[in-house]
Amino acid sequence: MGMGIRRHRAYWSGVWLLLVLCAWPLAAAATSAGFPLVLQPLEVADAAGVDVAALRAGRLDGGLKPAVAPVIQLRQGEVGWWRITSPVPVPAAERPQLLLRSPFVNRVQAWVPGRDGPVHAALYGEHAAPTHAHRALVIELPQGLPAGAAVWLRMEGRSALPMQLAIEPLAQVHRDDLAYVAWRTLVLSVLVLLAVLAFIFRIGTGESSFAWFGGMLCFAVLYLVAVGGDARLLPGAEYLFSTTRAHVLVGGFGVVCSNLFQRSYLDLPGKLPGIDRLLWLGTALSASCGIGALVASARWQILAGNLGLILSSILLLAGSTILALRGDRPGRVVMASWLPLMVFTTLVATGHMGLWDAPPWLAQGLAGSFALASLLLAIGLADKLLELRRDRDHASALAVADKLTGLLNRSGIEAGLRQALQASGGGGLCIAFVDLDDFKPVNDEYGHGVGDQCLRIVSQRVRNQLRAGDLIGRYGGDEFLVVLPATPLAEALAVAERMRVSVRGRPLTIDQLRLRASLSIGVAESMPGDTVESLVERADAALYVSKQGGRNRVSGAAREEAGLAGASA
Ligand SMILES: Nc1nc2c(ncn2[C@@H]2O[C@H](COP(=O)(O)OP(=O)(O)OP(=O)(O)O)[C@@H](O)[C@H]2O)c(=O)[nH]1
Repeated sequence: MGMGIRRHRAYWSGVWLLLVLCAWPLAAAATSAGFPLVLQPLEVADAAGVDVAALRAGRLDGGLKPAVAPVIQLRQGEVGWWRITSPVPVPAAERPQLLLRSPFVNRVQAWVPGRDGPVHAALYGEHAAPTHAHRALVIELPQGLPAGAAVWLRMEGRSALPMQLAIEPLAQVHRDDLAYVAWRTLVLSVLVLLAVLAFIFRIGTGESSFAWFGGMLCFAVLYLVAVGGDARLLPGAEYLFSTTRAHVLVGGFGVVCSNLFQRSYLDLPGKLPGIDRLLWLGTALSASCGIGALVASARWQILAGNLGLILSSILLLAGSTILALRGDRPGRVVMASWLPLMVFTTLVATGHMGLWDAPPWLAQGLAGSFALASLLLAIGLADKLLELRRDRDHASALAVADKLTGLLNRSGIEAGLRQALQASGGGGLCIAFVDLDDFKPVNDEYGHGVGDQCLRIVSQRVRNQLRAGDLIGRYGGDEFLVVLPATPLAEALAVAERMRVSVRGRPLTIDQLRLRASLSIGVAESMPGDTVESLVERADAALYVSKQGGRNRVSGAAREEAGLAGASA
C-alpha cells in the first residue's frame, strides 16, 4: 500500500514537472511583443503577372483591400499579394525582422525598403535560412519600415495552413528562437525516449501493445518533424518531408498504430465491443489513406485521413470516458491524456478554419500536449503491466501455498528442494522430515478445528527456528519438509533438535485447551547424484527410526559410504 502511494506520487511529480516545462516556453512566446503592422491583401486580375515596378511605385494601390488580421492563408495553387505597412515608424536601429510563423512548405518573395530585388524565404530548399529556428520564415528589414514605406509580399499557396505575421527586433527573434529550439528538443526527446523504451519493453515482455505504442510515437515524431521543419537542413529532408503526401502517410499510419495500441490497452474488445467494432472503421480509413499515399498522392487520402482521425478520436474519448466513469484505471489514463490533446487540436483546427485568431504558441502547445499524453500513456502502460505481473505473481504464489498454514504446499516445497539440490551441486544440503506425533487422537478427541489450529501453531514454531534462506512446506496431513541449504549434517541435526524442543517445550494453547505435542524428525544430507525422491526417501527412513525409537526424537539418515548416524531425544 505504502509503495503504491509512493509510486503514484512519483508519477504525478513527473507529470507536473512536464506541465511546468510546457508553461515556460508558452509563457515566453506569449510575452513576445513586436511592432504593430497593417496587412492589406491586393486584388489584381492576374496575380501571376503583376508588374512589380508598378506595384512598388504605388500604381496598383487601387486594388488594395481593407486591412485584415495579420494572417496569410492560401489554398494550394493560389497566388496572393499583400502590402505590409506599420502605423508607427519601425527604426532600423532595432534591426527589425519580418516573421511569417509556421511556414511549413510555403515559399514567399518579399520586396523590402532598401532592396531592389525580391528576398526569397522558405523552410526547405535553396532559400532555407540556417541562421534562424524553423518556427518562422525571417526576412530582414535593413532600413526598418519608415512611415509611408511598405513591404510587398507574394506567396504561392502550397499548404493550406495559416501563417501569422509579425515584425520584431532581431534580439527578440533570437531569444524566441532559442526558447523554441529548447522546447522542440524537449518534446521530441520525450517522444523519442518513450518510443525507445516502448520497443525495449516489447522485446522484454512480449506485449504487443508496447510495439503499437512505440510505432505511434515514431509516427508522431516524424509528423512533428515533417510539419515543423525540424530536420529541414538534413540531406534529403526536402524530398522526404516537404510534401503533403509524406504527412498523409505518417499521419495515417500513426492513427492506425494509436488505435491498435489503445484498443488493446483499454481492452475494448472485452469491455466495449460496440465501440471496438466502430474503431475498426476509423482504423481502416486511416490505413487506406496511409497505404494510398505509399502508392500515389490523391485528394481523397486527406479526406479519408481526417475522417479516420476524427472518428477514432471521438470513439476513444467516448470509450475512455465510459470506462473511467466505471472506475476503470486504463480508461482514466486515456481520458486524462486525450482531453488536453483534443482541446488543443480543436483550438488549432478552429484557428486554421479562421473561426478565431489563434495565438502563435498554440501549435507548440499541441506538440507539448502530445508529449504529455504520450508520457501519461507510457505511465499507464507500465502501471498495467505491473498490475498484470502482481496478479500473475499472486496466482503463482497461491498455486504453491498451503491454505491452512501459509507455508509452501507439497509441490511448492518439492520444487524448492529441486532447485536447492541443483544449486548445491550435489552436496552440503540437508533436509528434515518432520511429523507430529499421535495427531490422530487430537482430531478424534477435540475435533478438526482444534486439529487445524494445532497444525498452524506447530508450523509457526518450526518455522521460527529457520534462517532466511531455509525453506519449509507442508508435505502432507501432519508432515512438514524443511530444506536447509549449505548445512552440514551435524548443524542440521542441531536445527532439528531446536524444532523438536520448540514444540515439546511448551504446550499448545488452543481456546481453553493446553495440549502437549511432540515431533518426530528424520534428517538426511544430500549426496552427489541425489534426486528429490531419493533424498526424501532417506529422510523418511530416518523419521521411521525416530518413530520406532519411541517418538519425540531426531534421527539422522545413515550415510552409506561414511556409516554416519545420529539420534537424540
Ligand atoms: N485437523 C486436521 N487433521 C488432518 C489434516 N490432514 C490430515 N489430518 C489428520 O492427521 C492425522 C495423521 O495421522 P497419522 O500421521 O497417520 O498418525 P498420527 O496419529 O499422527 O500418529 P503417528 O504419526 O504415527 O505418530 C489423520 O488423522 C488425518 O486425518 C488437516 O488438514 N487438518
